Amino acid sequence: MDARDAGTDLESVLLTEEQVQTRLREMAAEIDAFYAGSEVLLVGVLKGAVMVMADLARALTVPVTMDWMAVSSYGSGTKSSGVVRILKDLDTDLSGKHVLIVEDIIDSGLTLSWLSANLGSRGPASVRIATLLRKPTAAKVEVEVSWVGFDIGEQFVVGYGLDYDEKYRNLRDIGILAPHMYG
Ligand SMILES: O=P(O)(O)OC[C@H]1O[C@H](OP(=O)(O)OP(=O)(O)O)[C@H](O)[C@@H]1O
Ligand SMILES: Nc1nc2[nH]cnc2c(=O)[nH]1
Repeated sequence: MDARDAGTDLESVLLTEEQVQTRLREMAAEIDAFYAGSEVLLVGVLKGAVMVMADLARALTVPVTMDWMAVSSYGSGTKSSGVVRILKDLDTDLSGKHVLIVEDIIDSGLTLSWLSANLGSRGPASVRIATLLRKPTAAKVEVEVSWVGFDIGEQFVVGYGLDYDEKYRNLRDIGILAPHMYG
């Protein structure tokens, strides 16, 4: 686990570091083939996607540039409306660029649905999405995801960028948080 003391906070390991890395290499090969001959702008969604971005970007061989966005829903009450606030916008002009949004997880799908429409309105050549994890709830929102690492269950997962109360992002594995940690 290499999570210092975090092993006791987890109910179980869902995906090991090795499983994640193997899958990311497979995804990178597919993404390389898809964008062959083009340059791609990777857009990471802070903060959860930091680890996926770092490993996926280094597994790719097509030329890439990287930029970051930070977004926030207006709160749980309005999250279902899909209203998203930009906390940090891109530094890059998207005109004519092939944009690949890189995410750690899609749950309701509302963040990505909003984000892909927002970036799509900025004149890019294309906007696609790659996510490491996808929950079943994502099926309820119409958002086209080109590359998915793993379809997982409803459980709340942490590690590899994913947090609970800002903790556990640095775990190498992805684990299911023990129920007593929710207190
Ligand atoms: O599909 P949705 O229901 O919209 O949820 C997915 C979003 O939630 C998580 O981010 P979070 O808001 O927890 O911020 P973080 O990345 O900073 O942890 C995740 O990284 C996605 O951006
Ligand atoms: N850390 C974390 N964030 C989420 N956002 C939506 N689902 C999840 C999850 O399972 N874990």
